[in-house]
Amino acid sequence: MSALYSIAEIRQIEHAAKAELPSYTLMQRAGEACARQALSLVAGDDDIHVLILAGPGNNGGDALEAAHYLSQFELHVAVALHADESKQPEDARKALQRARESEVEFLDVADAAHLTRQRWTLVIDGLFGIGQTRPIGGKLRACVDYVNTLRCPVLAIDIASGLSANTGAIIGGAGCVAVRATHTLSFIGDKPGMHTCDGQDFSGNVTVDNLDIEEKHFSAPRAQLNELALFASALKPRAGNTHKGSYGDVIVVGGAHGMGGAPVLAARMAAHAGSGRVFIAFVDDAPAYDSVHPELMMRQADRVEFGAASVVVGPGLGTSRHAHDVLTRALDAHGPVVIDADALNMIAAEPGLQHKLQNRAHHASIITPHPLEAARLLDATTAEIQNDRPQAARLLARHFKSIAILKGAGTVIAFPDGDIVINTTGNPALSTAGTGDVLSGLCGALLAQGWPATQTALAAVWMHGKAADQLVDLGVGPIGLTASEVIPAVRTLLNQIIRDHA
Ligand SMILES: NC(=O)C1=CN([C@@H]2O[C@H](COP(=O)(O)OP(=O)(O)OC[C@H]3O[C@@H](n4cnc5c(N)ncnc54)[C@H](O)[C@@H]3O)[C@@H](O)[C@H]2O)[C@@H](O)CC1
Ligand SMILES: [K+]
Repeated sequence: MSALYSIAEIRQIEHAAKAELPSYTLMQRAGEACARQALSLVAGDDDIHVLILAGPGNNGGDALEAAHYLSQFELHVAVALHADESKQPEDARKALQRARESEVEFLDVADAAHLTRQRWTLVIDGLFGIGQTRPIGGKLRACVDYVNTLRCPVLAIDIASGLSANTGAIIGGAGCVAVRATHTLSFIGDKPGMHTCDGQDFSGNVTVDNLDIEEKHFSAPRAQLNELALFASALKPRAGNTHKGSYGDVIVVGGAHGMGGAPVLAARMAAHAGSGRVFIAFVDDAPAYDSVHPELMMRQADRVEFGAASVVVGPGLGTSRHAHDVLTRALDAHGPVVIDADALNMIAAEPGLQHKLQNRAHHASIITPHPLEAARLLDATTAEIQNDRPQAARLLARHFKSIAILKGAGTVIAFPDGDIVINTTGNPALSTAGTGDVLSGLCGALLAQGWPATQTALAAVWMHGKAADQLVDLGVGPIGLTASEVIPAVRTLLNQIIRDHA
């Protein structure tokens, strides 16, 4: 399991471990691990110049300790120290002393040209770690801006400075800066902020070193990375003696005037992901059939009984009176419901619909908002949602008693008990119209086939992203991938993982 720990949890683990170890042990381990990774990043280069940025706290201490280790090798180590020595924590002060006694050049940070004189082979970012509390400003900002122009590898210690380890947002928000690392060596445990929002862009390749802290100090995590193992129990080969009734019905509700494509995408995905029968309930006039996929059944929404079918409500639904009435019926239905797009907007606008959703507690409900829809549901701004995506997803799940899939870079799947899973598949090729409809249709299909809601949400998000990754590998995207192309790729992937893992 790939556990993710919040800053508070990391502090607790660190505190417990430190109580049983001689002081300074963890920083020595951290510095040595960092130096080892640095050496592997410059292996093969000659005339190596390593720039180490060391900040005022223990993150800077790790950097200084790394400087000491690296100075024992055939390379030039330069340290830019941004710390008031009288205020350094004890371990960091010790590390500074060791670095001063080593073959390390200390740059004069008062001289504006101290960084630019040299062509750097590698930069190590030890400005701030999990203790950063305010945006990077002043001279340090210029330093970060400079590092971000370099082409060489940039190794962040613990977390890229400027990035929040809890949220993946840049500390201070729009207009503020963070180090754009190519590699991050994170200590004790992995952290949510490296995998959602700006986390992937600024962390680069993430590795975790647990600093040999004993297992007993690690608490049960409330967050983890999504992976196949989390939903493998739901992957089942088909039995021979089955028929279409064995694989459930999906009813996609939507398709107001001018938005008929959205439910068609969801429905096509539902059919390609194995649902026995797929219907589209149009709130406005239904077309006779889908000429590409005539197996889909088109109906007028007011004539459709939901029964125990899996209902996907929202794609292209609009917010008309009629749409509202159909949504009300869908929320009263006894089967699993996936709620997307305009259905979420109507729920956000009306407490009565919110109560209906909250009262569905013993039927599965999955909501799939993007950040703007999440903002409407939580009466917040999109910036506030993006500033703490894990927390926003948790609030959605708890408040609406549903599984919440907060879409975007590093999709967060949250459960009503407060646990979250952050997805690792997917790429910007998915930033195009219709991919959300495909995701909701995929959820609907898995639910219709009897998958539990938890595994459904995890698998749907993982496969949707993975299929897009595979398409990009083939050159189909990231530019110009269409939602329709994701559909057959998901089908291939689902069949493959059932074959390989069921
Ligand atoms: N304490 C320990 O035992 C260990 C600590 N570790 C390292 O220590 C880090 C955490 O250390 P700290 O808690 O000292 O925190 P940091 O080193 O992340 O930074 C805290 C310091 O930065 C200052 N600061 C915060 N934001 C600032 C800003 N925008 N501009 C200027 N100054 C700012 C704070 O006043 C404080 O002095 C971890 O990320 C990790 O790298 C590791 O060595 C593992 C063991
Ligand atoms: K750092």
